[in-house]
Amino acid sequence: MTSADIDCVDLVRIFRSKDVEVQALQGLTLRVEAGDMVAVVGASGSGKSTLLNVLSGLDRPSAGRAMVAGHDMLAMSRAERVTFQRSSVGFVWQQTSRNLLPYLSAGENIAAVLAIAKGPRGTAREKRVDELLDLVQIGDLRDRRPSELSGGQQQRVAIAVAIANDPTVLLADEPTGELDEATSEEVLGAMRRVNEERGVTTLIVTHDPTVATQVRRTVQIRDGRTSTEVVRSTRRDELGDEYAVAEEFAVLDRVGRMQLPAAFTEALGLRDRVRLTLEPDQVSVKPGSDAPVTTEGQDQP
Ligand SMILES: Nc1ncnc2c1ncn2[C@@H]1O[C@H](COP(=O)(O)OP(=O)(O)OP(=O)(O)O)[C@@H](O)[C@H]1O
Repeated sequence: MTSADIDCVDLVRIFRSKDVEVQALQGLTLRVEAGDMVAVVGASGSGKSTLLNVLSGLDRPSAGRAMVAGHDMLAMSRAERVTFQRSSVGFVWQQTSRNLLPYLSAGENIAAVLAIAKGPRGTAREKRVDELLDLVQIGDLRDRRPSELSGGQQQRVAIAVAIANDPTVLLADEPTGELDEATSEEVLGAMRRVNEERGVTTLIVTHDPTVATQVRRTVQIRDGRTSTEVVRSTRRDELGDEYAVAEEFAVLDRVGRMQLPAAFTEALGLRDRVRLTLEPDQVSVKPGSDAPVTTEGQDQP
């Protein structure tokens, strides 16, 4: 097994207010290998933002294990958190305005990050700014301020800013949320290039179905847990021609829990309890008895 840059095991995040308790993450397990690019998708309220906040060090989980770029997100001190956010992880947010300083040009935004991190100076810094802008294919827009750039161009500058310090991990929250389909593809293309050419481990949280089809691995979150995964690969047929394959898997966690897709439970009317049978090469799941489920001691009608 290769080393993982993101490794979450049984991750729990509970939000408590005076009389309500919300379990935003309910034992989530997720492993992203070094250099991989993964999309995390899920319905509103499934826990995507909570996960991203934990992975970026903005929020602390209630229990479980979360390692990002070798840092333990539960045990991290305040000082380590600052170093982690400055050098191990880069962010791209949905709101283009949150990613860039409006009064600086594209090039100056990148240079500012290098200056804060005490990175290269003088001509070496200028060269690095050019390299980063070329990598996201907007080398000609170096002197433009964010207000003089389209949404997609701003997001590409944001990617360059996010990776300026050579982070191990790049986290993106709906990076294409405010963009049309064609522009989204350009931004994703820039993220893929960064992932392939720099080997930055990339995790994108998104609602956008086009993102899901453009990465090798898509992980679905349901009710605060990873429920299914789609893995895309290319294979060759007997004539040697390549074809794309997308396989969907259910995620089985360390203690053997998995979620059945809603379409399956609905199709067979599965609820409350089911019959599991171990067959030689598979496990079957069948509806339980038709009799209503009662608990000992409960009043019978
Ligand atoms: N600070 C908080 N206090 C209380 N509950 C919270 C807090 N943050 C999130 N939640 C709850 O946790 C659950 C997961 O929320 P989260 O924002 O992670 O979902 P999401 O998948 O990112 O949704 P969306 O796609 O709408 O942004 C929701 O029920 C939400 O109401």
